Amino acid sequence: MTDMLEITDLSVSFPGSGGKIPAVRDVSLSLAHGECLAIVGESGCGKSVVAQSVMGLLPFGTEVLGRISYQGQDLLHLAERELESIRGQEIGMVFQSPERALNPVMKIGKQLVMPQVIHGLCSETDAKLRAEGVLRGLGLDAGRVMDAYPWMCSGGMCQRIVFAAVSLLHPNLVIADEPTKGLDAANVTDLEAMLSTVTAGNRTGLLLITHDMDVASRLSNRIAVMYCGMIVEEGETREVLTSPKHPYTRGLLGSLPKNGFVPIPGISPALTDLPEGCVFHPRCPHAGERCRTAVPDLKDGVRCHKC
Ligand SMILES: Nc1ncnc2c1ncn2[C@@H]1O[C@H](COP(=O)(O)OP(=O)(O)OP(=O)(O)O)[C@@H](O)[C@H]1O
Ligand code: NI
Repeated sequence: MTDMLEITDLSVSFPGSGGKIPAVRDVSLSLAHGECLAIVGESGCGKSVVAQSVMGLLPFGTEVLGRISYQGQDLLHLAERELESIRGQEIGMVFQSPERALNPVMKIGKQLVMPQVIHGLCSETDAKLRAEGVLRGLGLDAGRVMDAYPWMCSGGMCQRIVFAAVSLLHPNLVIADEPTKGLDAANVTDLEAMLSTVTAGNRTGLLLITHDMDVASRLSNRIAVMYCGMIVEEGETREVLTSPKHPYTRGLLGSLPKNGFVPIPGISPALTDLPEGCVFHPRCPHAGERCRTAVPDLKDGVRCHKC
């Protein structure tokens, strides 16, 4: 089966007062139907920019190089109108702060019914029945929720409603950017259960962006670890988490509370002042001469001269 989403050599730079800001460099990733790929890494490493590139939501003036192929179409070269019809229906999005994904002055019922009708999925009557069915399936009082405004609902409820809105359109691909951030433990469990239904049936792919390794480990089949805009390691989730190869991945896992809370020495460099050679070398305990001068290729899922 060919991959539904194939990102090849994606580089994204923002214009900055002191020169270009290279937020993403040479990222290649692919995702098949029924698969969940998690992108992990610390704040600012470029995870959301990868997601925004796929959705065509980067600000005007951003330099984007490479190719993003979705079902054989190059998303980077589609007209806005074509992109709009893919976004929402074929590619669904779940973000942190579900409240912001919902229109505060429109009843939830209308927000769940209208997109189905606009995308030509069914009649308004059927759309209402489908929406009520999905809400009930998520454990909500469908009648009350349909008639409510988003601000009348709790954060956990809103996250379910956003999830209902996404799943009602039967997307091929769901992109979830930090969907569990800010939720309490019970709501995280609920949301994980919802997200795990996305890939069931092998129809839909899930691109999960998170800095929570536990969420990534429970939901994803494959994991890509980013550092300073680059993928430093990529592979089967279990393999990467149980035998990490790249020194950064090992450091990241070692810094988790359950693994002893050992911080990686040093700090991430500014994107406008990246080191020569391997971007991790100033913090790497194994760095040698070559690491200081040559950027390693991503080989067998690891971008390191020493692995
Ligand atoms: N519109 C923009 N203009 C300039 N710089 C930007 C813009 N959007 C993102 N960046 C920069 O690009 C880098 C990557 O940002 P991104 O949001 O992808 O990080 P992230 O990995 O998602 O982090 P977090 O976990 O905090 O969400 C950051 O340094 C950020 O400041
Ligand atoms: Ni982000």
